[in-house]
Amino acid sequence: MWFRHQTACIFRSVKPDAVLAFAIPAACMAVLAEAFFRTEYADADATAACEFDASSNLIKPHHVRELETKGIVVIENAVTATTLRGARSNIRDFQKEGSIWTNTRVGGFAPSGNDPDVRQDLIAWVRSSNVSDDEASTRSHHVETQGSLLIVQDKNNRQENSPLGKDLLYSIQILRGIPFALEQCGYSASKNHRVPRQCQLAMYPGNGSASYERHLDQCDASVYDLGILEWLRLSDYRERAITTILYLNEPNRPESHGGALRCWVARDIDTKRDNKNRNEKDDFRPPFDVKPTGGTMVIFQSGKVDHKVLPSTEERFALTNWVASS
Ligand SMILES: O=C(O)CCC(=O)C(=O)O
Ligand SMILES: [Fe+2]
Repeated sequence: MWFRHQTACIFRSVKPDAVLAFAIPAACMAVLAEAFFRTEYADADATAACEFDASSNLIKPHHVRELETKGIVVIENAVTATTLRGARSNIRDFQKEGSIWTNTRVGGFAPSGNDPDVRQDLIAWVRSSNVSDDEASTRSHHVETQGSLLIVQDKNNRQENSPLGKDLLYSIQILRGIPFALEQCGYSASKNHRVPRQCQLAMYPGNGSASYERHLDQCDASVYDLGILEWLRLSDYRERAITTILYLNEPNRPESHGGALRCWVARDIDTKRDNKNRNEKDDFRPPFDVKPTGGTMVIFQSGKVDHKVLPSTEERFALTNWVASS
């Protein structure tokens, strides 16, 4: 009785403006803390943990020097036609699969969450699992005989265990093995690399209009330009150092199908300056196009190469991994 009376007195004596004076800063701190701690790199791996023989065999010292001095290197036939066919078939299975996102996704893919004026491709996140194969087999209704279970994750972090198949897994592994292979050949343009487990699988539906506007993969805007909240939210983008892309299309994809990656490389590639404040006309070399031929791998310095994806008249698949550096 006494206790109830005391409690009622305390509540009566608390002024609403005092509550607000406490609650508003607390809510702001919570929002900023969420922005600060949210990261795709939380479970990124050290490069050595991603060592993969096919990646190490693919990367030669001249590729690394080209990446350092020109900012970009294009390697054709990084994977075989059989692997590409298999990977596309794995994607089809994944699209057919009844899934928790069926309502929100088009055939297993969803809009990226970026501004739809900037890009109109559809994406899925594919991740190497940290679930063991044994554990996976008890959870999943179909498990590949080779290759571990992958977790597909949408932008709201809803996760779904979905065995995507060995050729898609191989494609992810070869991409994630690249940073270690670069380091083995003495790559020096960035250091302290970390390799995210998740890769972006992007699909352009082939409607002749979906494209991705010119952009830089590394965010170089200052806290003054963005505001503290956005700046904190974009911490992952600031850490991006190397972009690795593998095209999963047919190896003989005709040029007329479009979907080229148009690249503008900064003239001052060898300096520490990032693309911010670069003058579009004078500070970039004339653009060149990379055809999204199946098996072609593109590696570039995320802070030095502006790029855009041209419209594609046929379906176009690209698997991308952004390597972080600190
Ligand atoms: O698909 C491509 O060729 C490039 C994709 C891209 O630029 C991105 O996702 O940031
Ligand atoms: Fe990009």
